[in-house]
Amino acid sequence: MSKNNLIPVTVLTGFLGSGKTTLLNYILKEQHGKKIAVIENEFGEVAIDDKLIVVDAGQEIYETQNGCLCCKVRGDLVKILHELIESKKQLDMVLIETTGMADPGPVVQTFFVDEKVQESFRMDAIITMVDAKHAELHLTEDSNHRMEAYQQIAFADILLLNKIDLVQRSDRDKIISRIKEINDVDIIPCEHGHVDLDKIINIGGFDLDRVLEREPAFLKEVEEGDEGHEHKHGPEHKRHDELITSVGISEKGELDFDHLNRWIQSVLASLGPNIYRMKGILNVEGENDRYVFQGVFDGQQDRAWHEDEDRTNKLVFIGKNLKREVLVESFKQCIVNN
Ligand SMILES: Nc1nc2c(ncn2[C@@H]2O[C@H](COP(=O)(O)OP(=O)(O)OP(=O)(O)O)[C@@H](O)[C@H]2O)c(=O)[nH]1
Repeated sequence: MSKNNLIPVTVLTGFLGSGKTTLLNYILKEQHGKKIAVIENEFGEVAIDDKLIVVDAGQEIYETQNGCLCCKVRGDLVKILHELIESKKQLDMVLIETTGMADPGPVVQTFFVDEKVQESFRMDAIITMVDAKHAELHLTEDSNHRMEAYQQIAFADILLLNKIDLVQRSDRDKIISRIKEINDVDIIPCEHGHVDLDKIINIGGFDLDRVLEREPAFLKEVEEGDEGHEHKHGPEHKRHDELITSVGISEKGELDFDHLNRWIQSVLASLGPNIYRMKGILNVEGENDRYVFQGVFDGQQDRAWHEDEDRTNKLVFIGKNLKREVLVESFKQCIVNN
């Protein structure tokens, strides 16, 4: 296949909650009619994002297994890509959404080390989403996520500065110059990921030489054995595996809304800054619509449940020192007649 016939791959990366899924949905809607394979990787134990993505005919979602894409899941990614090749689906593009915690490096490596993958796909660009409101915080000295935030910015071929509705113009300019210090890349300010898609899709923005200039061992790391990621990652990565965990809850039953509200308040009060992200899809008593919450408890009614849809409540918490049993047991108390 000539290079022009290869299927372009766009990698979406960015910090937890920065707006990757929002952008993904926007792309899928705007690219209506195009055949797109979306590959989702979630750090959380219970997959939520796939249920928040709205696909059109010809658009499909694939999921890598639970876990951090940069460790054990790379094999999964190759498997999905091989399946796509074998299915001969004539895809227009592949979109990979990486979990908010991941360093995008290993995802990109996959496209340069597997021969079969290289014959069918080409890395088009890495889009990094940065949350204008929280970026400064992620990049500060004592942030637990500084390393990942740096990596994601450094890898970007194009950077979207999202959520600009939440910051003043002066703060926006400040964060733009901060990002430019890390990577002098094109920065597109936006709200809810609404950008001119011609500027981010099929742009041929990926430049392996640039990556190799920054990280000469970039491709070598993969070749040197896969038997344990600690060989390949520095102490920062190890720390991320050890401390940050995810607790997933999946429970049937209708929820008492007031009880649920009190529960979430008490979770926030007791765990507060240790929670990096929480999201869920809930079945509230007496409601025909799904209830979706993201981040702090700013829940909102979503679309109606489909007739044949399983109304299981699904929640995911990602954070430090989370106590699984306490979270699960206290959540169960919100279920009516439990
Ligand atoms: N105010 C504001 N909110 C936004 C914007 N973009 C996204 N959001 C909201 O931010 C929350 C997180 O957005 P997501 O798209 O789920 O973020 P994500 O990066 O996919 O999150 P993870 O997959 O958990 O890392 C959602 O409640 C969105 O509706 C924006 O430009 N402005």
